[in-house]
Amino acid sequence: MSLESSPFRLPVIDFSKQELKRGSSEWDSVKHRVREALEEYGCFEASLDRVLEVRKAVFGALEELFDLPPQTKQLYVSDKPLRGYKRAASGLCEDMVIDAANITENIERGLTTTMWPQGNTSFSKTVVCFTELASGLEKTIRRMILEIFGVEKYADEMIESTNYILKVIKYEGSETREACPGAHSDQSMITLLYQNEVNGLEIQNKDGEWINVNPSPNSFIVLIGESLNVWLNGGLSSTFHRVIKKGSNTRYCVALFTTPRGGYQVKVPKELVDDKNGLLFKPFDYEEFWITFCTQAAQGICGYDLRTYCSV
Ligand SMILES: O=C(O)CCC(=O)C(=O)O
Ligand SMILES: [Fe+2]
Repeated sequence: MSLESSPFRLPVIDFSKQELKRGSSEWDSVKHRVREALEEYGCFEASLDRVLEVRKAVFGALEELFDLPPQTKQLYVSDKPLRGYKRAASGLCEDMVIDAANITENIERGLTTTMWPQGNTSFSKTVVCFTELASGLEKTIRRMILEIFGVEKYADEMIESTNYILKVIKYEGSETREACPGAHSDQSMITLLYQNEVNGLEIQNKDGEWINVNPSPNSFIVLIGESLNVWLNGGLSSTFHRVIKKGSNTRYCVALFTTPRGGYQVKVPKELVDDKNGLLFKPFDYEEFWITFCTQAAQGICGYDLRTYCSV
């Protein structure tokens, strides 16, 4: 069931305070709200006023990128499956995925100079600025979640072994109602979504109802991915979501997926396993999983995910 024009608003948690220092009372109160939001909805809106400074430039850069001729966009390829340029068969959405997007050189060398051989410094600068803001916010949120589960001693190691994957997406305006992407959970640790003023994202609540998401211009939508669910031994369900775009306006969205870096063995912390809560998942390497995941997807096998891959 879809709630067509639900007045529903996800909990909005403010991360704008400069003095949000670990251990401060401010930190603890924000963490408390994160805990409540995750228990109740499995996701929330994180507001960060600084993102307003780059908002116009970000969506201007996306427009400039997707306005390039199709043959130019197709030049953007990646050595990793599903991480180059992709256009849905319906033509209604297209995206580009940048691996290790926290490293300026990767954006410059991988994407910018392929799209604009003559260079486009302002495009690279905008993307880097955005990734820095979003990844900083994601680290704060991840630390808080680890604290909530009493396993914060692993935070530094986990954050150091993170791959920051940036996906820029354009949804064409259309009068047809089509789910693109269809209902799914992300395989990431955490996903942060930042969109223009055109809505379309829906999340599924505990009762199985689809809720329209209507974020403020200074808000990121925070979704839990399967990698975090597995790492927490099933402690946090991943957020089931889909995009249903309707209407003639173009929707742009930037997604930052944090995933474990390839070559790093992700293991459930021993603190989260006891007689009552047996070990649910075997250690895994995310990039090895990703290859299997893409192979299954290419064969049209639905529902295959990280939990299936590493279930004991
Ligand atoms: O565009 C959005 O809001 C969400 C996109 C999404 O769910 C994805 O790319 O995994
Ligand atoms: Fe997603």
